[in-house]
Formats: sequence, C-alpha cells, structure tokens
Amino acid sequence: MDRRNERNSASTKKRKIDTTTKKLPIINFTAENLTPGTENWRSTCKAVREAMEEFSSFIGVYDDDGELGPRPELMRSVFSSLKELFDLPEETKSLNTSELPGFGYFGGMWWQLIETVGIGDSTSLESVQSFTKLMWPSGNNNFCQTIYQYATEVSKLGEIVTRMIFESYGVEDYCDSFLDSTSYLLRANSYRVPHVNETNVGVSPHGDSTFITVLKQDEVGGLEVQYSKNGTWIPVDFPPSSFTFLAGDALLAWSNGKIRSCFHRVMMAKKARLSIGLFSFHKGIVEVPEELAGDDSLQFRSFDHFGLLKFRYKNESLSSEERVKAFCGVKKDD
Ligand SMILES: O=C(O)CCC(=O)C(=O)O
Ligand SMILES: [Fe+2]
Repeated sequence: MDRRNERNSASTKKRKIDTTTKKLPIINFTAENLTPGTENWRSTCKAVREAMEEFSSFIGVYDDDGELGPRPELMRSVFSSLKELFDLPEETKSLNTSELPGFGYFGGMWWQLIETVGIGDSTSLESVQSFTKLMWPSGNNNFCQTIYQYATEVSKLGEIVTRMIFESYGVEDYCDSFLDSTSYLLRANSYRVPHVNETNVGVSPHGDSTFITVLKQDEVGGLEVQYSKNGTWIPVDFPPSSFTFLAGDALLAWSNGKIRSCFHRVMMAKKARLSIGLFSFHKGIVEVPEELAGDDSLQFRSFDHFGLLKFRYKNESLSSEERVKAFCGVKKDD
C-alpha cells in the first residue's frame, strides 16, 4: 500500500475523474439476500461476481440493526479508538513491528500522507491483546475489545463475500477449507492534511496483496478506485452502514485472471482522515481451482500467499498483474 513506484502513479498528477458515467455498484447484504440456496442469495452471488469482474470492487450495504455488520455505536467507538491509537507517541507506535511486510507501523513518507498501524491475526483475541499491551503497557481494555469485536464482525462480511465468489464460479465445495485457513490483518490508517506545496496523495495508487480487502473510511472521504477499462478514477462514496470490498492480488491469481486486483488510491483535501481496512490472507497455499480454467488451461499455479506478499515487497516496481504473473504465472513451456 505504500508502493511509490507502482505503475500509473504518474496519473495522480493528472486527476482523470469519471464523475458522470461510472459509480461503484452497490450490493445489498441485508438478511433476505444472505440465505444460501435461495433465489436472492444466487442473484446476490451473481451481482458480486459481476461487480468484481468489471470494477474489482463494490460497495456492500448491510442492515445496521441486523445480525451482520457493526452497529453505528461500534463504528463510533472504532473511530475514537483509532484516534487514541494515532495520538500515541511515534516511539510507541514504532514498537509495532512484524517480519511480514506491511503488517507493522510506518509513517513519515514524503510521497504520501498516510501513517499506518497493522494488527496481524486480528480475529484472535490474544493477538489484539498483545498489540494493546505493546501500545498501552498499563492496559486499554476498551481499545482491545472494540477492535477485536470490529475485526470479528467485519471478517464475517468478508467471509460471505468470499463464499459468494466461490459459489458464483461453481467451486463452493472448496470454500470452507479455504476460509478455515484465512487470517485477517487489520490496518488502521491516519492521513494528515498536506502542507502548502506538498503532495495531496494520501496513499499512492496500488493493488493490495490480499484475497479481499474490506475498507471503511470516516466522513472525510478520499478513496478512489480505478476503472480498468478506461483508466479513470471513481471516487468512492460510502453510504451509511456500508463497506467497500476490493479484490486483491491473490484473488486475481485464484480466479485465473477473471478478477483483476483493484487499483486504488487516497487523495487528500483539507481535512485529516481516518480509515480502517481488514485484509484477508490465506495461511499457506492457495489452490487455483481447475474449474476456473474454462476451455483454456490455467494461467496460474497454486501459490503461497505470504510468499506472494514478500515477493511483492522485493519487486516494488511491478504492477499487480506483473508481480502475480512473475510469482505464480504458468509460463508457456511449464
Ligand atoms: O485509507 C483507505 O481508504 C485505503 C487504504 C489502503 O488502500 C490500504 O491500506 O491498503
Ligand atoms: Fe490498499
């Protein structure tokens, strides 16, 4: 997410915004669409697949007093907990390190305004507890419970979208074991207001390494996704009780190239901004289903997801497609 050299980054200078024609599809995740086996479920699966194939992303709206998705009170606590976290001294936040690239703390970059803190395996209470202890040695139970509850609830939305994608391609039988080996990185992002004559890029254009990313931004806005068919940028407006779901590099390979990794960025105006992302990673080898080959042969081999993540950070200048091809693409003479 901090790929300063990633392809097309020059386009941040020339903002080509498509405000008239394209908007991200909005898909309803209300209870009546979520019972597997029903007609509504099938049509929602189809809508998810079509949105992912055309836009690599979509907005999912949920019922905020239903069974699924965080309630407004939780969302308010999440954003105030994030503020508390970013108000800590930089030396404290810097204690959050990880051997996995992008899972620790980083900020203070000249080419983008983001400061970001990762919490690996965020649906495990122990993991959120040990992060909390690192940041607040004398404890901060409210932070810990809020973030853990958020990660757990939002991971369920991510699971549903993953299930819908598997089902829409007719490979639902593989979904349970796939989900059993999924872990969730939670990343909190804080963006400062640019100084005069400084870049207004919050985060440079990039694709995530995830299978899917589930994003929430505060009311300030600024997220944009690129419409790959014509290169224009679509600003993302979040309706109340909604998330944006983005396809990552692992989904590109798993889908045999049918779903592209979502190229996205954040552009800043005059207000500081907070966002929170939940990033799904497969713990081990992602099997690319034969069924996705269609009439051709598979373009990608099964691959180690964390291996792909590490490869990406050693090959900063490659686009999502180039790095996925280089990492697990099937070469002609394979
Ligand atoms: O802040 C956002 O809305 C996007 C952040 C992002 O793209 C990332 O963390 O990978
Ligand atoms: Fe991202």
